[in-house]
Amino acid sequence: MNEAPKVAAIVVAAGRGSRAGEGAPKQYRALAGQPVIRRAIAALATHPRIGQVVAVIHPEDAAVFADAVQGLDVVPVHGGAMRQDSVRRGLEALAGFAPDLVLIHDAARPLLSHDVIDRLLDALTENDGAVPALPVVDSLRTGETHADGEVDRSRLKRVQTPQAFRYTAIRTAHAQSRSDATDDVAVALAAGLSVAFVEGDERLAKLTYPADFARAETLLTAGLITRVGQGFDVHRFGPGDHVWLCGVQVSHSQGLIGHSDADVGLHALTDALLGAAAMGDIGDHFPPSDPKWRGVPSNLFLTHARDLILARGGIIDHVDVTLICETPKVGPHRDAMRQRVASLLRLPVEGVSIKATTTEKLGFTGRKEGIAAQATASVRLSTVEIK
Ligand SMILES: Nc1ccn([C@@H]2O[C@H](COP(=O)(O)OP(=O)(O)OP(=O)(O)O)[C@@H](O)[C@H]2O)c(=O)n1
Ligand SMILES: C[C@](O)(CO)[C@H](O)COP(=O)(O)O
Repeated sequence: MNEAPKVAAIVVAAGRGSRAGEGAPKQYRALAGQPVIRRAIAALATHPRIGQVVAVIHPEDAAVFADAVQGLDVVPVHGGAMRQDSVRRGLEALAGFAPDLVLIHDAARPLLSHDVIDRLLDALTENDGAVPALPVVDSLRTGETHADGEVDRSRLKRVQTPQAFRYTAIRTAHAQSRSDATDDVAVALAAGLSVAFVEGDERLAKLTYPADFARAETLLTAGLITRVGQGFDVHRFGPGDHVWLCGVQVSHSQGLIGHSDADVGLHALTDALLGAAAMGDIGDHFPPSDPKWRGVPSNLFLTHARDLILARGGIIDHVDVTLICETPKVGPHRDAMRQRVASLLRLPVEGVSIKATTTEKLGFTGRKEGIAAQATASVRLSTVEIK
């Protein structure tokens, strides 16, 4: 039996997005709660046939890139002045991996389905290259006035990315090509390679102008429904000189006893997220009987719940935590807690509320025997995912 080909992907992301209006380069803007580039890379990095992903970035974007792709398996390299310079650098960066096949994709096309990737890779068994394309549906005319010529649209196609090729063939073609080719098919055809069309996808439309973002956001959020989850947790005070609350270390005359770092706020919040997604509770995912969770920071639990939701195409909109204790005082640490939780959930800080209350010296929290926390999370989730 033949071995499966080694497949790599390049995501070109070194452009400045000058047509997309003010703000950060378009590939780093949020689209339905996640950076555009994260969606483009995740589609490739999670595909079972793809073994290596390289992102070609602008040198000034190193920090924002690292933040956007946290947890994804992707190697950054620096791009060039024109798109084709960036592609060439991506191809060179893959020399060590030596793939048989490579997909070259625009970071500005975030809604990439695994079905399109499969169609492209399948077409490479018979061709040097394969590209997704769609028919032109509007009438086309040349020139400025109605008297100018009509264009026969039946022969025209809108060509998208990813564009897939046999690696050695496209690398050689790029090494010999002009930098102003608008895409990699042009480079391949100029080198005499055979390129097949496969069915494209309207959702793959490139984000080029400001209005394209609203259209893509609508596509991503259509059919999502809001769900609210709630969580509750308690930890008892014990010996120690600090407690962890909502990801922040707070000096205190006692510690909290727990299997992990006993961050009661993050535990309640993790349960709220799992509850919104109806995915069990924190004990199901991190059994207290398992020694590997002993002493671990609770941000692991929270980011696990976050990733389960994001992997289902979900959006975390807002979270709200109430810490219930007489001491320590939460107020002086509230801003740091909001910042920390926002960063863990990749939310704007306005999407995170942290509150505190006492129980008027009543009950176990009133007697300073421990701290309780309750939390809610509101999340948009789909029953139909992009597959
Ligand atoms: N020197 C360049 C130019 C573009 N690209 C990437 O190529 C893709 C398609 O290009 P385009 O939509 O034209 O992006 P920009 O060049 O960023 O946009 P603009 O032309 O509006 O500035 C984008 O993902 C872009 O980041 C690149 O990697 N290197
Ligand atoms: C590569 C491309 O996305 C294929 O459709 C397109 O050619 C990029 O063109 P742009 O002018 O660089 O946006």
